[in-house]
Amino acid sequence: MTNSVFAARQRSWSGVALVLSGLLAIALLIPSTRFQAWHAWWLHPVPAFWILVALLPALVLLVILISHRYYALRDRERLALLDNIVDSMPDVVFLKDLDGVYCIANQRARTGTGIDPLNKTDFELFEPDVARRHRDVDLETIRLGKGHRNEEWVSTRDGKKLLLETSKTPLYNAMGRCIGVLGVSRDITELRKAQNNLEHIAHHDALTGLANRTLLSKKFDFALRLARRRDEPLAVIFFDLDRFKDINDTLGHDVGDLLLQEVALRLRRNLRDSDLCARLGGDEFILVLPGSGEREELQRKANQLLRAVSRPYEIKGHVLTVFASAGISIFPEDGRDVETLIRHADAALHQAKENGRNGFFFYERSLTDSLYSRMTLEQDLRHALEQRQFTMVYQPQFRLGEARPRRVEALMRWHHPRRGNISPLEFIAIAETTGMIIEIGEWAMETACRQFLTWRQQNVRLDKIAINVSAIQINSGFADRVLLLLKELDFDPRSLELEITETAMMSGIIEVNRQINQLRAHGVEFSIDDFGTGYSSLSKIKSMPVSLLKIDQSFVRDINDDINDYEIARAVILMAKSLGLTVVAEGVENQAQESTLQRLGCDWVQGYLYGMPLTGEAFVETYRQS
Ligand SMILES: Nc1nc2c(ncn2[C@@H]2O[C@H](COP(=O)(O)O[C@H]3[C@@H](O)[C@H](n4cnc5c(=O)[nH]c(N)nc54)O[C@@H]3COP(=O)(O)O)[C@@H](O)[C@H]2O)c(=O)[nH]1
Repeated sequence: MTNSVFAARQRSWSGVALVLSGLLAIALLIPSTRFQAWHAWWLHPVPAFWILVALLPALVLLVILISHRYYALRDRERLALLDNIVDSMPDVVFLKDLDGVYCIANQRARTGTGIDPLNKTDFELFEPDVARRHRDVDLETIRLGKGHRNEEWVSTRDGKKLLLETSKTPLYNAMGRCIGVLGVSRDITELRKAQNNLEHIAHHDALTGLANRTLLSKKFDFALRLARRRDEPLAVIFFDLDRFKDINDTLGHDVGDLLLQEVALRLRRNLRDSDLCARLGGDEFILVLPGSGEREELQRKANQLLRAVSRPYEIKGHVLTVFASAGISIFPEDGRDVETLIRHADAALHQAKENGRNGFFFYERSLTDSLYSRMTLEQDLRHALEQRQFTMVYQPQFRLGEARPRRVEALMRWHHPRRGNISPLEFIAIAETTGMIIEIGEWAMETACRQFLTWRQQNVRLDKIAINVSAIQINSGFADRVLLLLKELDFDPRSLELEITETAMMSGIIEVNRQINQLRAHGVEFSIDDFGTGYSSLSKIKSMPVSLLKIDQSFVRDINDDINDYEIARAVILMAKSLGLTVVAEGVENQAQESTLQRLGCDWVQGYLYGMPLTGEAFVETYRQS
């Protein structure tokens, strides 16, 4: 870049002025020398005055010349400095004149694209359409007299693609006349990559690459507005893996993570490009299907997704099969905003899980009505223990044919101050999901054991007391806590039986088995409650660390009317006996059921036919030995 034209002009004007003043001095000297001898001319006042007059402009001009020279040198230095500064800028800096010719271009502009643009126009540097665009922007900048900023991808000579951010401003001379366009272009390729990366991280789930909650709500909101405008339906599927926690607990989080990635892939493959698929966290996925509202079509889609997810996975040498459940809500009938539609799909998902998992359920109004009551119940449950609203009742178990009970099952009751008695089926499930079961379960165990010891003193002789234990109570430390309690109460562990459900027993969680075996080593007996409802194959019984099976009352109820129930009860009794296990049939209500069970070889019974659950005091009154 150079600006020496101005300095050269100044220099030549100063030279002209010096020559002219010299000539003027000579012209004035010649006439004066006519009157004086040459050696005394300067003593004469008139010629000396004229000589001085003649030399004065020359002196003035000399001063001007020196000062111009000084300023020119200073300007040149400044320009050189400016050149250096502009050249060392990492951005491309250029000046194009009104004809679009590059008259200034810094080092970066000359080397950055591999072509020196000086004295060239864009039409000599770029493809015609690109050059036209640049020229149009320049002309527009000049016409409007204000800056312009744009971003553009350009190709370099070596084939690299660069994203340039260019700012252009009209440049004016001292007279206020526009002399061209000053431009600064910055390479923002890496910056944009970093921005895009950040944007991606902020909007996507790091594990699966699916949209996260933030992106979901943005896109879902947009899809919903579109559906509203077009008067089209839209479906939301809340998708959740069944018992994913067990996989994490038993095989580790590495396997769990890989499984989630594979599940995400399968879900995405079974959706249209226009569908949304997001992971909310854990094993929860939300799918949004714009344009879908037909139940039959959605049923097909849900089945397709469930089938895809339930195909076996091969992960780190493990062959895994997981199932999933789905809840579906539809716009507009089930909700008109994102939040409601997701909440309702979630409620439907819970229902699908309660219906036995590996299935789907469409949202119904009654689901959220019951959800509301569940929420208030959850709050009340938090205070129930401290406000002593729980009690225990006891139901006898008999060896068939005997009149005196040998065993007893402890069952919890909750008397709600406003809602009356609430079934354990309802509150135990809430206590389990909220984790409150741990505290409540410990209270139940202590109360039941104390009652058993009190009965002993009151002459009620029983071999064992059975207490229900939820799977999540059996965490690390469970066995130690139980043993400590028994020690504190001076309770013989051999008088204690713990009932856990088949699904908990079959969870395969190593910790559960460890805790059970620790307690069994001290003489505590374990039984499987509700056997037959957990779909485990009968052959698995022998691997379970139990000595007693309770046939679920749902099989006993119709044992004489439903051949399937009869066959299941028969097979369970046969198998259990061959393994040396005791079998207890629960829910026996009539003689016909008892006869069938007896014929099938069932030894033990429990049910209304023999005795209702009673309070501790009522139990003493009924079963005290004389
Ligand atoms: N984790 C814990 N679970 C508990 C505890 N207390 C109870 N429960 C579980 O709640 C479920 C429902 O229990 P409940 O309403 O008490 O019902 C039991 C009996 O009252 C009932 N029963 C008994 N005989 C009959 C009968 O002849 N007919 C009939 N319709 N019902 C009958 O069956 C239930 C027996 O329970 P179980 O043997 O455990 O299955 C239940 O699953 C309890 O386990 C607790 O403290 N902790």
